[in-house]
Amino acid sequence: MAAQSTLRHTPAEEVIAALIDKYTDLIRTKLRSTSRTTRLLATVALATSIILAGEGARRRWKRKREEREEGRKLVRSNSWLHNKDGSRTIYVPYKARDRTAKVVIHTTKNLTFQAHRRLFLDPPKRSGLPAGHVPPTQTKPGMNLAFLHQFLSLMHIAVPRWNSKEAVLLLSHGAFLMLRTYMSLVVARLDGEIVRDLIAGNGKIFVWGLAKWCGFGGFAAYTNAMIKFLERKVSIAFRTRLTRYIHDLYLNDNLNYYKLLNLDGGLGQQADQFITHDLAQFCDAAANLYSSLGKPVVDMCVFNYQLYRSLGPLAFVALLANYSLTSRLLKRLSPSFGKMKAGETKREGAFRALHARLIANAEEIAFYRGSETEKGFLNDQFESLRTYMDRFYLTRIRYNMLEDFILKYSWSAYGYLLSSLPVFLPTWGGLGGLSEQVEHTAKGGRERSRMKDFVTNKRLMLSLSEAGGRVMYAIKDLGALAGHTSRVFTLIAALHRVHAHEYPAPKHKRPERYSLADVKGTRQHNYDGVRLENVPIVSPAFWPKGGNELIPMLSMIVCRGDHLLISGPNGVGKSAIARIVAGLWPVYEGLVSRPSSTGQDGIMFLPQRPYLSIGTLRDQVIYPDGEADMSEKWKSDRDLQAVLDLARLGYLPEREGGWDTRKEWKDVLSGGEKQRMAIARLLYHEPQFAFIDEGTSAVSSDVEGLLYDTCKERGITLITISTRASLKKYHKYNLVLGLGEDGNEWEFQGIGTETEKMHARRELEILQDKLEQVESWKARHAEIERELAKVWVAGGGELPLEDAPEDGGAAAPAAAVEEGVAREEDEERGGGETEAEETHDEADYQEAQEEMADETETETEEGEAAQGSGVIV
Ligand SMILES: Nc1ncnc2c1ncn2[C@@H]1O[C@H](COP(=O)(O)OP(=O)(O)OP(=O)(O)O)[C@@H](O)[C@H]1O
Repeated sequence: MAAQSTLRHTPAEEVIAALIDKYTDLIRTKLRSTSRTTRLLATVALATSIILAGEGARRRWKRKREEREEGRKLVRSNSWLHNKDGSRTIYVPYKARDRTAKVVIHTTKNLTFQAHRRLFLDPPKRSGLPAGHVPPTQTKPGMNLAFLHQFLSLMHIAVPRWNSKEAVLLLSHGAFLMLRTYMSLVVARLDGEIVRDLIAGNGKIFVWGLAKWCGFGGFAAYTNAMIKFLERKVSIAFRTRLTRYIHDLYLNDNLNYYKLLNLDGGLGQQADQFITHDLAQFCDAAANLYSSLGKPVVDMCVFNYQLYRSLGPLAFVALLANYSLTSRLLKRLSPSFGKMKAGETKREGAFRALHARLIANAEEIAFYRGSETEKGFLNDQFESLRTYMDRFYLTRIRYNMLEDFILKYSWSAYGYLLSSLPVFLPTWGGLGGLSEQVEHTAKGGRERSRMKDFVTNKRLMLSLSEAGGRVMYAIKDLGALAGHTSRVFTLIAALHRVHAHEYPAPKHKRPERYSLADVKGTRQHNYDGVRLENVPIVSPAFWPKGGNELIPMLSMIVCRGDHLLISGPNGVGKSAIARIVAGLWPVYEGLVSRPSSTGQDGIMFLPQRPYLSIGTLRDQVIYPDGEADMSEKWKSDRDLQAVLDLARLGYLPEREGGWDTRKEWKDVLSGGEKQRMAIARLLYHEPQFAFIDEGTSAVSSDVEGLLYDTCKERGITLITISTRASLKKYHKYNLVLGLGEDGNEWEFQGIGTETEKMHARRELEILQDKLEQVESWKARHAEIERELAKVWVAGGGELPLEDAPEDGGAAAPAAAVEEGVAREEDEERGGGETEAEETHDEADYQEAQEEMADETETETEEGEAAQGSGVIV
């Protein structure tokens, strides 16, 4: 007998009817045997539970309504709720405009990061991944042990527990995949039976077969839809888990988002591409792999077993030999898809990053009319992407042709050959061969049986070839997955490295001075002031290179009320001090002390480039607080208005249409307004100390003074970074950088102290001495000119002395003198200077004259200023 259907069970309706009858009888018997009191009590209990359930439903509905209301409010104000366990509850717009969905986001614990660090920074030697290296240069993305390690490490994050949501989704997905395999088997048999009944002319059974076919078809369609749905769900669940993990590692108090770009450099400037695009691709590929590889592998086992039963061991061995041969051939001819995919993604990222740059700097580029240059950059980058993709797809098409031919056509031919085994070699043909040897009593019975077996086997063979093809295609997908896995692994490894500050010293040689592997300084928080003790100011370089020393050692203390101005030329390291105190740059040596918190009662930093966040006008003033934080601090819109008034921006709410207006604020506010907004933020937060880095450079000087006075009145100790000496008057001390021959020396001066007064007095005396000499210089100047005029006249015609202008700065004699000198020089050199050179000399002379006049003027002004200034003298 050929492969028989094993699906014939007791009809389902009969089983269900028997169950219903059994339990109805049981309940009826029980009820009959109970007393009246029991029945009464049961009725009361039932009524009470109905009432309680109703009340519960009402309360639930009310709670839901309140929650919805709160959700709408929080969405409007860009805010969220902090829960006691450290998680956050956020509301996101959902479906209709006024509906929100509540999401609770748990922050990943530091302990979890510590546990995972080993996987990413200290991979097993067997995997071939070098420890601590990002990106792992020594391993190409491909199907190797490194890929296995990377994939399992990521899965460790994506599926954290066996009872997690992701695990349940994977299990359900797996169950549906198995169900589809089972359905394929059933359909194959049903196909054979229908053909057999058709040939036998058995109408009734044929129609019943068709009905069963339709029933199974409906169920199979549902199964297929569920498989696709669950695959997407798995992908989204992986992405959610990994994105939250990465965000927790990327955006935390350790400022990893800054350090990754400015100190580590392991990912270049493309962290956004890694987090958005690469991660999504990885999750899609990983979720798809489960159905594109897991399912066909199961299919192949099941179908192979079925074919082994129907066609015998010979066919089975032949099938196995075929797989082995094909997979070896394809593997050998297959290009490195993983590496190619990773390369493509990298180029895509670079292209996108250039576009993002263009958008971010549109105004500056437009002013410079830099569109041609920018277009050049963009076109170059796109060309690099295009040529790479061309090459990639060309390689792919060759491989696809080969793969298609082998998997579709040669396998089908091979399948026909194997299906014929029971007919031509019955002794080797398994159950099919046995059926060939059995005597068939009915007329045409042998043919019908052959037909049924052939159709069933052919269908199985087709399904098998399809499954085998999918496995082979999946090997290609696996290559692409290896590329995505490598990118996501690199991202998380780099983040772990920055988070743990794990920079091993290079082997067999000492690390460079000021390398990230050699950070020895100490940071002290909770200090009531800002203190630097023997701290070198170093601009960092990407590991393992050493940083650039700007100032060898700096020591200073700023206590409450000691307003400090940090001044000096450009690029000398003024902002660098703020970066070190804020924790952006490392303290290579020495001690840095600062208040612990950032914001209220702590320290605040106003960066050189004012930052305006997305959100409402209110959000701009209270940044980085949200509206919920603002309510916690008992601040209202009226307080914000007062703050804006103090920052001379009181007109903004009315001009912009209220506090809830949302705009691209960086484009709406002028340069000075942006700086004043930063001061408004400072006044809102009212910290004890504030670093203001060129925070008023675009503000008019009258308003600047008012802003400084207001901040000081509010008790904020200001540490201003500026090149403008005019800001001295608002400070008590001045840290002057860029002194000395190399420009790396500094001086800490008190403003208005005895020493400074003495210093200024000495300077004044020098200037006065110089001023007294001005008259004698003027006389000497006139004398020299007269002498020079004589020299000219001696060389050419007579120039009457009275023709020379008396003001001492006359252009004509000067030109004449110059001409005479030039002629003399010409003669000495044998002539040969061009007209252009002569003009140049003339310009030089005039410049020198102007400089002399300027110098005299400046000296006079400085002397007057020094005399008039109430601060210095
Ligand atoms: N992220 C960075 N990585 C490496 N070097 C940097 C970085 N940022 C700045 N530098 C370098 O550090 C040096 C000091 O920079 P800093 O911003 O402190 O200058 P500054 O004194 O504030 O100048 P300015 O008056 O122009 O603002 C400069 O030479 C600069 O090129």
